[in-house]
Amino acid sequence: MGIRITPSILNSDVSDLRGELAKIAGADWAHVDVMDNHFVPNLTWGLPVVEAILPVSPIPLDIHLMITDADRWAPAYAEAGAQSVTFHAEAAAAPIRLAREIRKHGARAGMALRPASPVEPYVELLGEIDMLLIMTVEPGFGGQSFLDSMLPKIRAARRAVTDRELDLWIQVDGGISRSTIERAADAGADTFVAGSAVYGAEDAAAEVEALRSLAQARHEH
Ligand SMILES: O=C(CO)[C@H](O)[C@H](O)COP(=O)(O)O
Ligand SMILES: [Fe+2]
Repeated sequence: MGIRITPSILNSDVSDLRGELAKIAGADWAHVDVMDNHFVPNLTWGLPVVEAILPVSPIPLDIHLMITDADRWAPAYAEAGAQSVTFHAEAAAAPIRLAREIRKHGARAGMALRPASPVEPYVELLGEIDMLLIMTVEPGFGGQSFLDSMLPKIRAARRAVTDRELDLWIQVDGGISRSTIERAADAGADTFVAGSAVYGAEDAAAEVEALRSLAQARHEH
């Protein structure tokens, strides 16, 4: 099973996004958290900023939409050229139609679950998406502690994917660091967002590689 490290630029130096993206050129995707102050109590950036950084990013963009009107906005991010667009299941009126529309624009479709949302109601639509994002903190802010209570949900998602022989990536987001990534990998995650761990490190590039080695070692176990 492949491993992907997708650092979040949420807590990077936003006055120099080009420079901050250059630091993570060795990662797989740059994770971009879009917040609307409705779905979550925080406001970040939207389509114009994503369009501005797409041509200067050395790696593809992974958009995490924490917005209420996902059906209306998600396809535009795919059309703009993001490689992956993830909407929240709780915010999508028609998740299957939305996933198909994202894929139609050539992007991978992701669906995210808040900590309070179980995976079971969604197992039948897993075949329609390319990635399931399991939030391991309450969405809204970087720098929070990893919720160990999400480990059973990651395991349940991995079982559902294995049982159905799906080609679906399982991403975890929130509180991923050297001290938590192995637990998430053991539970079945294969794609790891890390914000403060990467941008708070002395050497962001080295931190990406350290996280990658730890996760890879668990999957080879
Ligand atoms: O979606 C998010 C918050 O809602 C962020 O991607 C996440 O919190 C990353 O930051 P950190 O690794 O510091 O937890
Ligand atoms: Fe995120």
